[in-house]
Amino acid sequence: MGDNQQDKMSRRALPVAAAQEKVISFCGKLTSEFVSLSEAKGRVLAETVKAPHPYPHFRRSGMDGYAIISSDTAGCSAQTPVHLEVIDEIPCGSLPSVALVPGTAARIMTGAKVPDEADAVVMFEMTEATDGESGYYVKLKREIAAGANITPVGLELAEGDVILEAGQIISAGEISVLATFGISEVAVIRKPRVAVMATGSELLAVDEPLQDGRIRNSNTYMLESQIRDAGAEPIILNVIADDLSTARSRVLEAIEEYDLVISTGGVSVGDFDIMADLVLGDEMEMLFNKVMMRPGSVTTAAVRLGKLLFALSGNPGACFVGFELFVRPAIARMMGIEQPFLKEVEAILAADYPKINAYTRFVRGRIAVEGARLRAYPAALDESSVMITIKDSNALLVIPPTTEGVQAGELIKVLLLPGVAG
Ligand SMILES: Nc1nc2c(c(=O)[nH]1)N[C@H]1C(S)=C(S)[C@@H](COP(=O)(O)OP(=O)(O)OC[C@H]3O[C@@H](n4cnc5c(N)ncnc54)[C@H](O)[C@@H]3O)O[C@H]1N2
Ligand code: MOO
Ligand SMILES: [Mg+2]
Repeated sequence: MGDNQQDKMSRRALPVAAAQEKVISFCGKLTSEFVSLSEAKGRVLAETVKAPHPYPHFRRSGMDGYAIISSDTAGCSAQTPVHLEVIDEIPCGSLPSVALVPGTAARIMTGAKVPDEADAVVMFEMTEATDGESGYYVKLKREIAAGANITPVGLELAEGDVILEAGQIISAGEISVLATFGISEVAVIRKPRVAVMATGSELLAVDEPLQDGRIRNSNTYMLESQIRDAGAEPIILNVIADDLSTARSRVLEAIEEYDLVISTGGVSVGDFDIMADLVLGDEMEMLFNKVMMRPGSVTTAAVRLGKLLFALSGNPGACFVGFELFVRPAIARMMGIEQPFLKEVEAILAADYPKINAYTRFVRGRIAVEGARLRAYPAALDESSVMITIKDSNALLVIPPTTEGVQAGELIKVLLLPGVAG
């Protein structure tokens, strides 16, 4: 056994939180760019946005009806109705054309500007239109309170109010606000460009026929989807055979070119685990090459030129979990998101989890709302090498180190996986 093998095997395992902290400390916020509103969904706001005007910016009718001076209805009842002369018609988008005086009303539509002299709108259904000697009148049979059916200026926002904070992820509600305030182009953090490089001489392209002893490269496409879901731009690089010098030159090139590089495979203690050797070389500053977790204990991170390389395990389950615990938060922080980690909740473990382990386990599974409770169902197969249960999972169940397993009914922590359907 060479020195190399010895170095690869003598690893110091970091607790997950310490490893996450190390990674995050290397994630600076990227620069910003402008995108149109139609492209803004899912992007992260780069600047705080303040209301350039109040909203609404004019007194708006909330109903189709009549704008009136409410004091005209004092003492009004079915027995003593009031008749107001209708002297104006105000469709939406038009302005009042005459000033109201006591005893008059304006026919007005929902969303139209209320005449300055009016202080209430009464809906059509509460009125009767009548023809009088000199024109057309509206008959009211009850008192109307001042303010009725008028949306005041600035009800939703005053001028200068902070509408959206920098770091906010833009969704339908934010887009509606920006459009309302005439912000057609919005400053967002540019998408991190994340390169994916699979390693392994056994890997076939997805469109190649199966060969004995070889498998198709699924991790690249899984990671591409996770990267996109995290808000970054994936770049798929050629697969690298298990050759250290090729891997070294390709990784160094990729680090120059992209904001972040992910490799998958070759990170354990095997003879051809080239990524494990690579991070021990002089070109990289290794942050860690073992984490107290399963799957993904061999998850490795290194830095060069201030940029991160994540060498994730080749085992699909470990690769998936490594991305969610380390890469997704790194991407989130590069995009200026303050709290970059998976959201944590507490849930009742729905089935016994008998496996013992010295490290914390992040078990794929499903979380379900049952009545007022959250229950967490571990996947039947959760080994690091298992691929099939990734698709059935919407959460990672956190099973702390245990010598006797965890019983159904116990309260556990659960990390919610974004980007997967309920
Ligand atoms: N003697 C020891 N052996 C192993 C240990 C150990 O501690 N001592 N750790 C085991 C654990 S835990 C894991 S996890 C794996 C990690 O393996 P690597 O990260 O080195 O990955 P590979 O050896 O390249 O591949 C493992 C497995 O995954 C398949 N694979 C690789 N790339 C892909 C891909 N792109 N798409 C789909 N599947 C992929 C590969 O064919 C292997 O089956 O090591 C254990 N061994
Ligand atoms: O690194 Mo392995 O995934 O711990 O199980
Ligand atoms: Mg290996």
